[in-house]
Amino acid sequence: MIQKKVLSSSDESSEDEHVEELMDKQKLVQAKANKPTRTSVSAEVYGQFNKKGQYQAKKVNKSEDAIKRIKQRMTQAFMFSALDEHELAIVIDAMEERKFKAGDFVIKQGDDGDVLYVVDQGQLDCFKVFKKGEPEKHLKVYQPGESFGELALLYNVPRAATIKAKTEAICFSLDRETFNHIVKDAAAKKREKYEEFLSKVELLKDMDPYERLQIADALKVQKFNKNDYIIRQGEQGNTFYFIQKGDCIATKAENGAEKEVYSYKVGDYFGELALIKHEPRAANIVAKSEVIVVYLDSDSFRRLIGPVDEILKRNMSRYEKYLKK
Ligand SMILES: Nc1ncnc2c1ncn2[C@@H]1O[C@@H]2COP(=O)(O)O[C@H]2[C@H]1O
Repeated sequence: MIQKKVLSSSDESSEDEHVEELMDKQKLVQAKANKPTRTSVSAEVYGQFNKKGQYQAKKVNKSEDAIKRIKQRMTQAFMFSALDEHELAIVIDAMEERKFKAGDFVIKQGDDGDVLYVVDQGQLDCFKVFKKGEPEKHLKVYQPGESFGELALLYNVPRAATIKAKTEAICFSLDRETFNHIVKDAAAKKREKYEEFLSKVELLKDMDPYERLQIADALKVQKFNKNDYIIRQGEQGNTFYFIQKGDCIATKAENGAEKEVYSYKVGDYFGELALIKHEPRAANIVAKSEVIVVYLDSDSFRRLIGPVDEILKRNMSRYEKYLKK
């Protein structure tokens, strides 16, 4: 059985390939929290660490200052966006402050993982070996307010990348037990719910599937009725939208009347201009049917949309003839 091989193999290459296999996009989509599929092999292996039994809330002693900093970071880390106040309080109690020196390994690819981290201070590098024998690739630098180490906890798989402190760093760690009881279900459901939708959004189709999952963590949802204004021309803009259901049009005020200038369907996006150009909303966006949008606030937009920034800017030309008016 494959899972036996994972546990007992001393052959590093098969283990690396296994990690690789688990991180395959298909597997990520299939990996359902608490519901191991036939293909998420290691869910059975690691499941024993992950059972939901009685939960004894954990309180890690820390200074008032540390609690204040955790609270602030929790509002920035997307992973916790679905939690209510009571759940947040439990997570804050359980968090532990961890200090690292530049060069310290926080996570090593292939290891078992038992905690998730939220960066408070400093920077950490993320590296990943994609194929056995190939050199590791530098993927990103983690900054304060970002979290990492969630995959091992969400999908019961070995660590999928290596995280090394680039500077002196302080992180807050959250144990697997608290994560399982308070964070996991909501976070896994949200990723599962939006992964497929986001993979079909034209703008994001070439984005790394892992980065798309971060967008899923950060999304918020809103419903509109036919003829509702989702955006009003001239207002300040702080949100970027994708249409999950329904149709919308863009209209612009012209000689006292409103003229339709653009139309949008499921999977399309709008609201990017105000965020990119730091200008008031350039048009109205009106729902033409019942509409469901998912949206990112400006901070999430800036942190997550970077990889498609060039496409967004290129696509801005679609509005050119209207913007000149
Ligand atoms: N492209 C990527 N693939 C996998 N993990 C990544 C990637 N980029 C960042 N990471 C983070 O690196 C972490 C390593 O530990 P985990 O696998 O638990 O969770 C992983 C993610 O939080």
